[in-house]
Amino acid sequence: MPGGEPVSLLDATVDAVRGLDEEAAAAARDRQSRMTKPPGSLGMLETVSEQLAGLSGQCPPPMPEPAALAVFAADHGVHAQGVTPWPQEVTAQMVSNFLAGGAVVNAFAKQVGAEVCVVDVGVAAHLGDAAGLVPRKVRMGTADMTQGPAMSREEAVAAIEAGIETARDLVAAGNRCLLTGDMGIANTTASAALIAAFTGASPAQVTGYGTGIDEQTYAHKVEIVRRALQLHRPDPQDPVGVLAAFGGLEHAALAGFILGGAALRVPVVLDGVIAGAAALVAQAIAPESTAACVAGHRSAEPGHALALEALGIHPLIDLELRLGEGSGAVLALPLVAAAVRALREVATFDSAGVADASASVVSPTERERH
Ligand SMILES: Cc1cc2ncn([C@H]3O[C@H](COP(=O)(O)O)[C@@H](O)[C@H]3O)c2cc1C
Ligand SMILES: O=C(O)c1cccnc1
Repeated sequence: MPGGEPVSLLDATVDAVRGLDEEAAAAARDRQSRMTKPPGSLGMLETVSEQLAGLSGQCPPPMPEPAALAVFAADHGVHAQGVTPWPQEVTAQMVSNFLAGGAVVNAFAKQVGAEVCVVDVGVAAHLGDAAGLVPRKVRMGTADMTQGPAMSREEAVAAIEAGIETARDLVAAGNRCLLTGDMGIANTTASAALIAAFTGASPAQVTGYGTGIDEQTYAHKVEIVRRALQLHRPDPQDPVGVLAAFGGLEHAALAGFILGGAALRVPVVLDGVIAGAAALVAQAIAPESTAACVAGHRSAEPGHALALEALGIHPLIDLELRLGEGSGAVLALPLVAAAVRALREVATFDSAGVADASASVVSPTERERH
């Protein structure tokens, strides 16, 4: 636009986000009803297949393969408040572990054939040019949300755009399914604050035990979330402001990753409470972005169930996981793939000559006609 304001990557991405193509979703629903199985018998897998048809605008939709997991890593100033027993250095050490292939999520990703991409959006350590790391550091960790904003609005937008670009690059490389992952010691505290800000739930409802804390630390963690909410008085209509207040940089990048996947009409399989909090940010920025989201699992963190409820999506599995890294998203990938494969490959009553409940017998002559 000559002389006009340049359109930011975030604005252009938000503009491209649309809801599901109802015609393709309806075609998937119709095909599910004609497949050689009792109607509805594939439960949530039918819903997922209809969603992915609507997302791609095709029935059947493409297989969600290959799939890539992005692990966004960042540190949190609120760590100084003693909300987790783990030293902050573990974030950087785990980044090295992901790059070396030694973390839980590496083993799970290998099991399902997903690529692992590690993105530094705000680790509070100089990681240098570690082989394989995507260097997108916005700042050296956030500031403590109980003392002031975790970051500036500009930093929040920069981290969102790093996430959008990660989605764009992974899709340009041929990936047809994106999986969310996170690493950031103390990030269940930031997640709790974000979920409270968007759902209106109380600090006690959204705060969980994270990596594992005693009752005294838990009570203190709830109090820290309460103090941060009181200090910032977040406005859920201002998602960038909410992100700037509480962080973290990985939540911002994950929100961008979801928006980027939604704009490209590629499914985004969400992991646990960190992804759930980020999806609420994405939903507040672009409500239709939720159409691209599949909840991989429900984590043991209480805020996660509240986030999923507010997003209006149902988790595929519940294994009582409370790890993060993308572990639950990766484990759910074969279910998403199976949902699409069934729609693509299962015969219909007509094509297989199987009698359905309404037409008791399909005659051979009728069968020949199909
Ligand atoms: C060794 C280790 C590996 C992890 N992998 C994921 N997390 C998970 O735990 C952290 C959040 O929990 P909290 O808020 O209680 O600190 C995040 O880094 C998350 O990804 C890990 C945590 C640890 C310690
Ligand atoms: O829900 C999660 O993803 C989670 C829970 C505990 C610690 N880290 C992540």
